[in-house]
Amino acid sequence: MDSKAMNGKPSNKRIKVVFVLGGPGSGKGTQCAKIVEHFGFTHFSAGDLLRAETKSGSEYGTMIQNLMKEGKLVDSSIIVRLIQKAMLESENDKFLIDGFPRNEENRIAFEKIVNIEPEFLLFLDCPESELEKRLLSRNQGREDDNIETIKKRFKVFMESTLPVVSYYEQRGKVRKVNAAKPPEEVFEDIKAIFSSIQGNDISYRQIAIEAKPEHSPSLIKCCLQFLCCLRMHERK
Ligand SMILES: Nc1ncnc2c1ncn2[C@@H]1O[C@H](COP(=O)(O)OP(=O)(O)OP(=O)(O)O)[C@@H](O)[C@H]1O
Ligand SMILES: Nc1ccn([C@@H]2O[C@H](COP(=O)(O)O)[C@@H](O)[C@H]2O)c(=O)n1
Ligand SMILES: [Mg+2]
Repeated sequence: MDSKAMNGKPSNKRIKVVFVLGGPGSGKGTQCAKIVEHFGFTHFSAGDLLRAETKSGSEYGTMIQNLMKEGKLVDSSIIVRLIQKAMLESENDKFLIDGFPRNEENRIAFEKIVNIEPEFLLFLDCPESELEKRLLSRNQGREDDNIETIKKRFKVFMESTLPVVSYYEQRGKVRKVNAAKPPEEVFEDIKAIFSSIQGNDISYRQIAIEAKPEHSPSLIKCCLQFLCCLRMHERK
């Protein structure tokens, strides 16, 4: 995918975006950390960006905090600007955007402001009873991890987020995994999805990660030389 730009200006960076959605507590943050480690993506959690904004002394801080306490969604222009800023400040060209788009307004604002079509949407599917159990035992001091707010977050997820999943489903862009399994098993399924899109996009970092002591130095050298040729060919 040749992205035109993130900020309206032409760019020759090939930017890849994967949206990561699932119910509250489905393991988005947990799985994103594993994807970063194995596939070299940069991870932005929309919720974490908003939490950081409330602590930054921003003019919107109190308003964001109040909405989050209620499990409500923040205005799209705010969250999209935060995501765009984070992407522009990154050196990477592959991004996991976790907890976004949460509603149609988020989706349309991203399309208008950032103007990048996602590669696909990774959907972590998990029953509500399991989500509730996980959130109530998360113990990370989140103000919204209480039963009253959890119920409101589930409602927002069903009413506002699932329609976005359907939108991408109709376009063949949803990769759904069963997230009601132990984290390592969930990641096995995710690995298969990301490996299949990796194609020519294998990175130097990936070779370094995959290299094992039993691999001969000449095999690793050969892989790196192949990758150099591939990159030169891509630049032509
Ligand atoms: N597959 C899993 N099985 C059991 N527990 C899990 C699994 N994945 C994550 N957890 C645990 O569930 C809790 C929620 O996980 P995580 O924070 O990754 O979810 P999330 O989707 O990012 O949640 P939120 O939408 O609230 O940000 C954490 O305590 C995490 O350790
Ligand atoms: N696109 C988004 C994402 C999140 N929020 C708010 O943040 C809360 C926490 O989000 P997590 O992904 O960390 O669970 C969420 O309940 C919303 O209040 C948002 O407004 N827009
Ligand atoms: Mg999270």
